[in-house]
Amino acid sequence: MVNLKRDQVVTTEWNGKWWNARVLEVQGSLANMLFEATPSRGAETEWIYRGSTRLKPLLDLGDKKTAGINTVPTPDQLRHNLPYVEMTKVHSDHILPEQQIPQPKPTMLGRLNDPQGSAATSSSPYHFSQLLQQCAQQTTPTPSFAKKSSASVSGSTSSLYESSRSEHKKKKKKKNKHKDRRKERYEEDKLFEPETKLDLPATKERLRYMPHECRPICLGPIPQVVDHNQNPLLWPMDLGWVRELCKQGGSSYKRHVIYRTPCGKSLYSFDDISRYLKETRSEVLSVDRFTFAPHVHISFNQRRTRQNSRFYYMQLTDLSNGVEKVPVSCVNEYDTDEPPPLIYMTERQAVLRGTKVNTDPNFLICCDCTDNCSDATRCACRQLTIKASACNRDGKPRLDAGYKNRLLKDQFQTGIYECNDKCKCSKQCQNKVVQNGLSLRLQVFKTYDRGWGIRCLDDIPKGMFVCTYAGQIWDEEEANQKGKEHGDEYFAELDFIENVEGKKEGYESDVDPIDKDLSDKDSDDSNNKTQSSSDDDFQTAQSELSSDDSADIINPITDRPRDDLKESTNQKDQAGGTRLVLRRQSESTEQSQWSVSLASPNSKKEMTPPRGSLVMGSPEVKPNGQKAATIKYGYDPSPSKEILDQKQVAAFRQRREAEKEARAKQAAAGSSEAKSEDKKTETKPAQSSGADQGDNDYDVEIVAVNSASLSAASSSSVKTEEDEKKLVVPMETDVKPDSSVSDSLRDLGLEETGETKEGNKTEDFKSEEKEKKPAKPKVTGPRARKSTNSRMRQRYLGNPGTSSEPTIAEKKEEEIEEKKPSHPSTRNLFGEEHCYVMDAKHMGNLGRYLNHSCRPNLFVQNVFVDSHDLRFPWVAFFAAQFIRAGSELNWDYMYEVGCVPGKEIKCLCKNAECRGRLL
Ligand SMILES: C[S@@+](CC[C@H](N)C(=O)[O-])C[C@H]1O[C@@H](n2cnc3c(N)ncnc32)[C@H](O)[C@@H]1O
Repeated sequence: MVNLKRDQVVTTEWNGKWWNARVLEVQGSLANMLFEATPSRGAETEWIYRGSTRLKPLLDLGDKKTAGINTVPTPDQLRHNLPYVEMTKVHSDHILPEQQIPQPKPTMLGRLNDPQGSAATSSSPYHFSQLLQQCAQQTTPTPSFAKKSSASVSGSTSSLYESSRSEHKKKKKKKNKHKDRRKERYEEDKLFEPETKLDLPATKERLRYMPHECRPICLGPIPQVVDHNQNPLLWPMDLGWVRELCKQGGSSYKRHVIYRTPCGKSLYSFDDISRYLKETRSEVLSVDRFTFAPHVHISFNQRRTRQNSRFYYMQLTDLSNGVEKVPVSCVNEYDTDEPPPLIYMTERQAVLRGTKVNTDPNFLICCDCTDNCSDATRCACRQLTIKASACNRDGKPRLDAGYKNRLLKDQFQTGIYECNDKCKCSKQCQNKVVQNGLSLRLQVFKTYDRGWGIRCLDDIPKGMFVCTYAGQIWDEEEANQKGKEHGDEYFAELDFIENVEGKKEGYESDVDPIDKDLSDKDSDDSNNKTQSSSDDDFQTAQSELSSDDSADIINPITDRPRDDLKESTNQKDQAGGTRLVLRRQSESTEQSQWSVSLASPNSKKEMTPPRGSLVMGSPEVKPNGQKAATIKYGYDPSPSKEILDQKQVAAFRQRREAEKEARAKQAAAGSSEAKSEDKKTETKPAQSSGADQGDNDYDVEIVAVNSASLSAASSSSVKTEEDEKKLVVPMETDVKPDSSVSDSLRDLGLEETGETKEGNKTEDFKSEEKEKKPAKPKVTGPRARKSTNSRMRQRYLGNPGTSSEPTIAEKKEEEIEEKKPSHPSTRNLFGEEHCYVMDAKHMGNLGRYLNHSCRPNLFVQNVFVDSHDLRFPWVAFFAAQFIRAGSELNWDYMYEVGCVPGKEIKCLCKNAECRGRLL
């Protein structure tokens, strides 16, 4: 490059003629040149690349170079502040043989700019493309001087650029450092070496950019077809682009990447790229086919080393049998074994036994963006991601939530909502990533000690989508059964809901105040509802997630903005919270009654929650001495245990125990019918677990609320005030039309207190209810599960306990118990207690081969693609860091160490930070 300083005068080509131009400013590799005014035109300025042959010193260097003259500045040049050519380290990642490179001769300038001459005087795209072709025909190469690779191995050209000895030393030192680091890498990590080590000096001359408006024709004559068998980051190169790695001279050692478009334009950022792709309406390329990370090598050669001249006993070209767009090769260098048979599928199996994943696009929120969803503030789908991100500890939405240039730099536990088929955006949409499927070249390989694993064949930039984890979805019962049949090592839990709730748990947040009228309206809605479907449930939960500020959210059912929620949002700021209050009316344990009402803490006016809001509970002691269990709305984690007086809790428990005993006696003495009922209950651990849990936890914990039960509550034996009749909570969940006060209170975790009963009448009703309820699946025992969301949920707790110390399993139990949310889960709204499990044992994709590491290079991300049902996100993996080609890919299984009694798996991740045990 030409070393330029401000106010220097440099002979520069402009419009086909040489001018004395003044340097106005220098920024990085660019210089702003002022072409002084002439009688025929005014003064003009132009930013010029300092490595351009339009600068005379660089052009002159061509002759000097061939004559073997070095480029060290002469004392004269230094003394008189004259421009000189400095050494720059530039190489192209995509190197063409020199003969193929279109090289316009310097003399061509005159010709091209001859005013009387050819079409070249025009800068219209059409003529420009002709010009490109003309240039391409000039096969006599003119050496390039500005873009030599610093990694040049030999040749006279490279020596020309050795400007100082210290530079050389530095280079050597760095090389050694890299060498040492490489030695430390794993076996698999050494598979490939960047091709740049073998590169010849970059010689490709950048196409001269003639100012023009970019259009589709700028993509050039090359057919827009790409080879899926190669690194996707090489696609632009196949289509006539050039990626240049520029290194600034001096001690700064700063490298940056420039992309040259087929029409010669230089692009310096993702914004430039997306603008260009939009202008040229490129259908093949998207922003994720580019990387500006200078350390990412996009072309690799297999190293001719012993390490790399591996012999494979078994080699398959495509494990997916053509199901994936990119073939997934598979190799075994230890024996002739092939991976066990697998029905390969790229998407999770959405058909379940009891229910069905709703993938009807009509139930998806969609956007009408025409800008490839680059503006997050206007894209309804990206807004979903942003709004969901508010379900965190501070309750504030993260405006940067979601993809940026199709990369995901960090995990968002609150999920990513991608655009879908109903959206107006195109294939190039920035919010469509996981649904595009596999694009990287990955290889399944046999590891030394952990069965099969996956490695990448190309460098992966940080944040890039890698692959998904697909499999069959089982409910709790099925999962336990399948686990027994064929093991649980390919189980991954769909625990999105639990993780989001767990994240928020224990942190107080604002509570939405809800308009009373609105709540009435909602209550009516909910009363009209007699049955809920899975679809309704997921819509409910969806709106719950965003009920905080859902002004822009379109109700997928009505297709109109959720004004009601908007209203509630506004009110939030004014009032500060609306609570559903369970209030015991009397201090006496014997006579105390619980009423259910809604109250705003500020106004003390009882209110109704918004339709579909999430219910969470926390007890509260009212100033008048009344005890109250409050149900808050939104992801509200009120720490109930702190609020409720311990004495009250103890008394409450005692009472409850007494009640239980009495009931047990009654049951023993009861009729045979009653006995059979009791037996039924015994065989339904899931059903009884609520009560059992209640024993462990505070009795006022709320499990679930449904409108019918609460309506009943307001009109039956529970002592209510007039305004409390409005307390219908419109949850679109399993509605039990015949439920009673006792039922509602049982749902609220209070069913056995007796305060709500009116003697045997309630008891009888309860046994009737038991009959009506379907048997819940029996939970058969612990198994190994991988969490698919939380980052560090599980830690190794040490060696199995000694005689005095609790065992790992016990500790774990305690820990889990402690962590238990003090309110019901959104999952309860679906009438379910357990998360679904994805099993990739017999059906699935390559995600099943990802091994565990305590310091993983991938992170897992829940993404909503074909359904916004919170229970069924897609499980996707993204690069948590820059990953060098050849590295094994892994994620943190986050197994609960010690959760499977008697089962212990030592972790073999070989990482310095290894926790020791996998399970
Ligand atoms: C989902 S599979 C991973 C693919 C597996 N290696 C295969 O051959 O199919 C999970 C199983 O791989 C093994 N595994 C994965 N990572 C491991 C690690 N870091 N240490 C020990 N075993 C590991 C364990 O046997 C685990 O149950």
